Amino acid sequence: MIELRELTKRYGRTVAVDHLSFRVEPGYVTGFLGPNGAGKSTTMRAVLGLDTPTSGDALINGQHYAGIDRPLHQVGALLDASAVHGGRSAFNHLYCLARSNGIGKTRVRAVLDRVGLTTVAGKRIGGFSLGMKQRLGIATALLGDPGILLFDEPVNGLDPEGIRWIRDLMRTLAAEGRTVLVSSHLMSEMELTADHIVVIGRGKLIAEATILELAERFQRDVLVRTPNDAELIRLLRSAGATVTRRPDGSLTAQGLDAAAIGDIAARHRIAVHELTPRSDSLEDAYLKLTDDSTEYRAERANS
Ligand SMILES: Nc1ncnc2c1ncn2[C@@H]1O[C@H](COP(=O)(O)OP(=O)(O)OP(=O)(O)O)[C@@H](O)[C@H]1O
Repeated sequence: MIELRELTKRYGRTVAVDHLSFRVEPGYVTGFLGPNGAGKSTTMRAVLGLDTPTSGDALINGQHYAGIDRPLHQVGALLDASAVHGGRSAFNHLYCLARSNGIGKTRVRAVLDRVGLTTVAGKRIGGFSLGMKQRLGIATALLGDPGILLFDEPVNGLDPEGIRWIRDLMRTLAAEGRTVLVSSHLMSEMELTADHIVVIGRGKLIAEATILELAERFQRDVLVRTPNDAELIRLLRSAGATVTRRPDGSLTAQGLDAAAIGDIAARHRIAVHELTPRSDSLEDAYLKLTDDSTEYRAERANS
């Protein structure tokens, strides 16, 4: 498990992370979302002991990174896939790291196989595409077979096949019981990958929820079709709902959920032909959540 307790990191006058607290549990993919500059990378670096918090704690299984005995076996990370020595082969790159951590060649071959780089293991990294470097970075993270994995924007710049591969891998790693934290600024990507979502903006926690909870929280209205609309409109309005009639004859109701609307209709023996709760897309929900915390934004077309 990863746990942040009131984590704060300042760079001079910039507050990159501001009293941030949340937990990342094993067995799930947790999406870590926020606009550019929200503090995602800083938070991940603090977890990995690469940045010293100004105050608060970033803990891995209850310990600070610096206090962990054999860190590679507890936590693996992909931060910047391009930060590798181009002159070495993929095998040698991994083997150097493995040897200094008491890990053997068999494990190096196993991780190369898992990320699909076996056939290019002897090739120089300098000639690798971004997707291959990304796979190598993931092989590095997996080297010590850690229970906790952090991936910072792993799909950035990848083609659709590479994106799908990473998505499947994250889900498999979580299904194996690992803790998987993956940062992104795209809700559309996280919607397909993550079970839980943590949203931050300007270093602060904005939302922490499952994908399902987020959809419910951003429920827009309920679409209703009935042959007896005049009567149902009257009843729903007197129950406190805001009801609008649409050009196609259907109704939309806000302020009551589908169950309440169905119950009112049943009590008054009104036939209902459709009752559909409608939510904002998660992308819209995310944009609403982070609206106040976006560093830079384009002028709106209609402003
Ligand atoms: N080493 C540093 N020195 C000074 N300021 C920094 C440093 N690292 C990050 N910051 C600032 O801290 C804030 C958070 O940055 P961070 O990189 O953690 O955000 P992020 O959510 O990962 O953004 P992105 O999605 O753009 O990568 C930003 O305002 C950034 O400019």
